[in-house]
Amino acid sequence: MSETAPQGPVYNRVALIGLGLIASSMFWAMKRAGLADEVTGFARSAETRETARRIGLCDRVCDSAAEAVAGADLVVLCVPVGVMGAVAEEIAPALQPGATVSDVGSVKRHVIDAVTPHIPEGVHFVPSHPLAGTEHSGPESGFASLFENRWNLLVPVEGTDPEAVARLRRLWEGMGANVDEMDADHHDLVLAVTSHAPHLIAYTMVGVADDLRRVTDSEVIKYSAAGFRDFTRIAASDPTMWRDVFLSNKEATLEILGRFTEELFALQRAIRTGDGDHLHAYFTRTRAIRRGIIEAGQDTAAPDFGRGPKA
Ligand SMILES: NC(=O)C1=CN([C@@H]2O[C@H](COP(=O)(O)OP(=O)(O)OC[C@H]3O[C@@H](n4cnc5c(N)ncnc54)[C@H](O)[C@@H]3O)[C@@H](O)[C@H]2O)C=CC1
Ligand SMILES: O=C(O)C(=O)Cc1ccc(O)cc1
Repeated sequence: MSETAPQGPVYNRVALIGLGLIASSMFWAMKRAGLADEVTGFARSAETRETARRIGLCDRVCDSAAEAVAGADLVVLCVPVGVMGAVAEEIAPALQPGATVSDVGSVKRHVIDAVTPHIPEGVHFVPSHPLAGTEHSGPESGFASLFENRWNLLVPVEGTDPEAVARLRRLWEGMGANVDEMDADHHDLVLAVTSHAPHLIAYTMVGVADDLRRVTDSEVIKYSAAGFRDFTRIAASDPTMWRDVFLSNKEATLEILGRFTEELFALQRAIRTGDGDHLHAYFTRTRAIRRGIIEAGQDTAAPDFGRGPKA
């Protein structure tokens, strides 16, 4: 937990819209640290709401988004990025003046463009993105320690009330996250390199292995080394969430994939022509990058994937 973790509630009532991995982790983390007096929740499907009630996820699970946000001083949109705009439109009439709306979407420019037009006068919008997650989804996948010692990027647009930003920062720090601020377009490019393109590459690699069914049925599973296992973990991530990420961060992802393909072709050529110097120089450079990350103490390896509220 961060040393600057506040004592006592940061918000009176927090509403979580969309009750999956991130919302449930936020709920357990906020409750554990006493950061909100009451947390309400809403999810689109009756089945998810039922599960949430059964496991005690949220102090009150509501049957409409409007009911969940009524009286909330913080509303967090925890739905796939493709539906953020529609959800913002749905809740807008029920938002109380002075409230803050935030989101946890993996893409920022698209979410800002889709949500901002629906934010009423007197309501603050502070977009955010916790750089923490797992390949699991749904209300039962969350755990209180997910955000500990992980980054959360706040992406406020110019002119946003600094107090609204500072308050949201206190909430995330209270959940154990390290908080930074970033411009939306820069965020989307950085995430295209560090998260979106790598996910697509993992999806592709697992797809290729699956195409070789002869191998998949037996040897791939039996003999898979750590690298391929990591790919299969990432490729098990939620299809709806990732479809939306790629469709809404199109430009940056295509830019990075273009560069990736060029480098891949160069390596492919080096293998075909037997250019060992090229391969060796390339791998030496990438090894130095990894060592630099470790020396800088920035190796945020996968968190402990313990499940449930006590994790
Ligand atoms: N999974 C991860 O590792 C991370 C995800 N994110 C972002 O967080 C957001 C949520 O992701 P997860 O919690 O992983 O997803 P999830 O799939 O676990 O949960 C999403 C929830 O939203 C609900 N939902 C979908 N459409 C809805 C609608 N129109 N109205 C109300 N509820 C709706 C679903 O029923 C589900 O309860 C996404 O925008 C994602 O990009 C951010 C960081 C990490
Ligand atoms: O599970 C993993 O390895 C992740 O990369 C989790 C993740 C997924 C999406 C995000 O926007 C942030 C973090």
